[in-house]
Amino acid sequence: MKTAPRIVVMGPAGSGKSVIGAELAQLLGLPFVDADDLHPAQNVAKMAAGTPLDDDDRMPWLDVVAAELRRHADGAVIACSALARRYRDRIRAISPDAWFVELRVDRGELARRMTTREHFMPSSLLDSQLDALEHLGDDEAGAAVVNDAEPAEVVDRIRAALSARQSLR
Ligand SMILES: Nc1ncnc2c1ncn2[C@@H]1O[C@H](COP(=O)(O)OP(=O)(O)OP(=O)(O)O)[C@@H](O)[C@H]1O
Ligand SMILES: O=C(O)[C@H](O)[C@@H](O)[C@H](O)[C@H](O)CO
Repeated sequence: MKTAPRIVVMGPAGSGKSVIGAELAQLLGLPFVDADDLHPAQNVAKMAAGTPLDDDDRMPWLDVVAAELRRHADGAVIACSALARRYRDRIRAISPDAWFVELRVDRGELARRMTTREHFMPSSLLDSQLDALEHLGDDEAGAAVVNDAEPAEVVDRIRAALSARQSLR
């Protein structure tokens, strides 16, 4: 890496942002932050009660996420849903060099992963997560990676995309 990478590992609930993000951060020797820990309590309560977040809930939280990313002058990895392009724009408005990794997992596997873990997010919210999802565009800095292998292999795919980033985007 020529410059400190500010990496946002994005995707719907259950796509592996926490697991893959933490392993990527460890490999790159960067701090890891889970944006779930930055949600205000009312956002967590809303999701736990089975109601999807809306823009009014997400935008102020995204500002906090982006400020946290920007604060890390030597780079960081943040796991953050950033489902829609306008959410990623909101992050880029504060942290313009954010580089996004979209974790792609098919719906069936997402449902399986969400039902076999302990988490505040009910699997009933999966469809709303997928409705909100806008895939990373070709014009957005970052890469889409399928999270369908062992975490170490997936992290390796991300590292390869990161190394190639200057020639790609
Ligand atoms: N490559 C993988 N292979 C097998 N299981 C995985 C893989 N990646 C993630 N998982 C599992 O899927 C579940 C969801 O992963 P994780 O909690 O990291 O997702 P997440 O995107 O952070 O979810 P949320 O945003 O809801 O917190 C966990 O039980 C995790 O262990
Ligand atoms: O934008 C959102 O709806 C939220 O950030 C959710 O995606 C979660 O916080 C997370 O995925 C919980 O499981």
